[in-house]
Formats: sequence, structure tokens, C-alpha cells
Amino acid sequence: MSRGLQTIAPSKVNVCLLLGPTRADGRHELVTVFQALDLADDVHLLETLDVRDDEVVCDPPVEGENLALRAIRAFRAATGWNGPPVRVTITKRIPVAGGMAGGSSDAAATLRLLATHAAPHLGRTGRTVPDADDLRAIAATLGADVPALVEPGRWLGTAAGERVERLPLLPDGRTAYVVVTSPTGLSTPDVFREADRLGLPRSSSQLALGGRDVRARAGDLPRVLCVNELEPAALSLRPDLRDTLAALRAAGAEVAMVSGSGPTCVGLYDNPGRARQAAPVLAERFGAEHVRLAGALPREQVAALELPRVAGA
Ligand SMILES: C[C@@](CO)(OP(=O)(O)O)[C@H](O)COP(=O)(O)OP(=O)(O)OC[C@H]1O[C@@H](n2ccc(N)nc2=O)[C@H](O)[C@@H]1O
Ligand SMILES: Nc1ncnc2c1ncn2[C@@H]1O[C@H](COP(=O)(O)OP(=O)(O)O)[C@@H](O)[C@H]1O
Repeated sequence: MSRGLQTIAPSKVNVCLLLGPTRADGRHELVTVFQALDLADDVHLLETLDVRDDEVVCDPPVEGENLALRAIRAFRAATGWNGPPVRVTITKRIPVAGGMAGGSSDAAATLRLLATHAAPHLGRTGRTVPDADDLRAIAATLGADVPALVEPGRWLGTAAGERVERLPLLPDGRTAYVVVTSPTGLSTPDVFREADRLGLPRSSSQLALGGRDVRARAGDLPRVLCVNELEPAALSLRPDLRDTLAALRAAGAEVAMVSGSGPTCVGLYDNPGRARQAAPVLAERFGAEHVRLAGALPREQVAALELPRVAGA
């Protein structure tokens, strides 16, 4: 009997996020650098005959339909795979609705597992086995953050974040991250709406200008380019996050920023020893359950999550 397949679903931080105008589909253009962190959910996939339909079991459960279930449906529709139902089990460690793309990463991990699981059946029935680019195209239908997490690492995102280019990884241990989560979430659409209300988005030409600078230096982004242009909107909806950012800076972070649409805040530390000292200080203030020490996803794990390259591609 099959024991199934498993993988990790790493979280991300946007170490830079430039905000542009709204597109016709209602989403904003962005230029962003996604950095995968070693703070990750576990995802397991098992073919099962106990149930009639695909199912996702999430511990703890999340509100609404799980994005991983939408990923299974999208995979079946895009590839024509019609194998028996699967059960995906997710053990959550990434804060929910925290701007760390937990749901997006679970969906991307599900696509990775399905590609491996369905490959023999797809091959036998003369269908194309999806490669990483095919999975990213499916991922883009699920959300702006999903394509960058199909092969987690360091990626430049443009368009609404869904057009991605791989960036060179930084040496392991270069930056330590202290992540401070919040007891209550913040809705992504609300933050983008607030950004519009505040008149934050750049024009297309200003975005292109900023984008050129980020692209040229994205491999090893200097600290001055570690900005999140959604941050004023998140702070407007959640003024208390100013205290979190100030506490991270006071605890020695070189950069303190809201992660994506928030409310999670992250401190970037060039000195991992200082980050280790900062974490317990911050835990005293915000509660141990809200403070995590993380690092960039190490090279070895980035490589382990890469999908096999198709020969000749
Ligand atoms: C802000 C970012 C930064 O990486 O992530 P989070 O911080 O939420 O994790 C992303 O752009 C979030 O991407 P994701 O969470 O996948 O958003 P989606 O499901 O695609 O979109 C949810 C809603 O957010 C708004 N949205 C999202 C992305 C974008 N570039 N512009 C937008 O205006 C739209 O209102 C959209 O309907
Ligand atoms: N696998 C999942 N993990 C977390 N949230 C999920 C998942 N599937 C669907 N969701 C829904 O998506 C919302 C945003 O989720 P999440 O990805 O954690 O945050 P963010 O978009 O801020 O990074 C959650 O509030 C939840 O209702």
C-alpha cells in the first residue's frame, strides 16, 4: 500500500515590494522580490479509495475552502489527469493570513506533489507530464503568490506578482529573520484598497523605473531597496504595527518591515547572533507564540524542492 508523498511548503517574505497601478483584472502591478524562509508547513499527499472526492485535511483548519483543494481541481482540469481521489494533509506552522503566503505555498506544494504522483498515469495515457513552467501557469490561476512558490527560493515577481524570474540564492546564513506575527489577520484586498485610498501606487512609468533598479540589484538587494510600498496601507489599518516595527529596530534589526500585506512584521539581521538575542526580548513583549526566528530556505532544501528538468528543455 502506498505511503504517499510529502514535502514542505515554505513561507515567503517580500524583501522588496514596489506598488504600481491597478490592472484591468483589479489586481495591482508589482515589482517584488520573494525570499523563501525555512518556516514551513508540512504537506502530505495520499491516493485514497476511502473517499469519493479529493479532500484536504488541514491542522488546524482554516476558514473557507482550502487553496490546496483548488490546486487539485486546477491540476486535474489543466492536465486531464483523472486518477483516483487524493487526500492532502497539511500541518500548518506558517501564520494564517499573515502576509507570508502560507495558503499559496500549500497550493504550490500540492501541485508539486501531484506532478510526481500523476506522472506515471499521465505518461501511460499519452498525456503531457507538466514541467515546472506548466505548474507555474496552473499556479498563476490560483493567486499572485503561488507561482513563486512552485520551486521556492529567491524570485523576482512582476505583473501582479505572478510573472516570475529565478534570482541567484544568497549564501546560506547571510540574513536572519525575526518574524513577529499578530493575533488577528489582515485581509489582502483590504490592504490594496487602503493603498489606493491613500494614493500610494506609483504610475506605470515610475514602477518601470524602480523595477529597473531592483532587477539590476535583486540578486543581493542592498538594504536601501528593502522597502514595502504596501506598508503605509497596512499601518493605516493597523496602527499598532508601528510599535512592532519600532520594537524590531530597537532589538537591533537593520531593516524592519511589514511582510507583504501584513500584519506579520519581519526584522532582517545581518548578524544571526543578534537575531538570536532579539527573539527572546521580543517574545517577552509580544508573546512567545508570536515570535519566530527564521532563515532563508537553505540551498540544499531549495535544490531538493526543484522539479526534474525535462531532457532537452
Ligand atoms: C501582497 C502579496 C505580496 O506577495 O502577498 P501577501 O502579503 O498577501 O501574502 C500578494 O501580492 C498577494 O497575493 P495573493 O494573496 O496571492 O493575492 P490574490 O489571491 O492573487 O489576490 C487577492 C486580492 O488581493 C488584491 N491584489 C492581489 C495581488 C495584487 N498584485 N494586487 C491586488 O490588488 C486583489 O484585490 C485580489 O483580488
Ligand atoms: N492552506 C491554507 N493555509 C492558510 N490559509 C488558507 C489556506 N487555504 C485557504 N486559506 C484562506 O486564505 C486566507 C489567507 O491565507 P494565507 O495564505 O495564510 O495568508 P496571506 O495571503 O496573508 O499570505 C486565510 O484566511 C484562509 O481563509
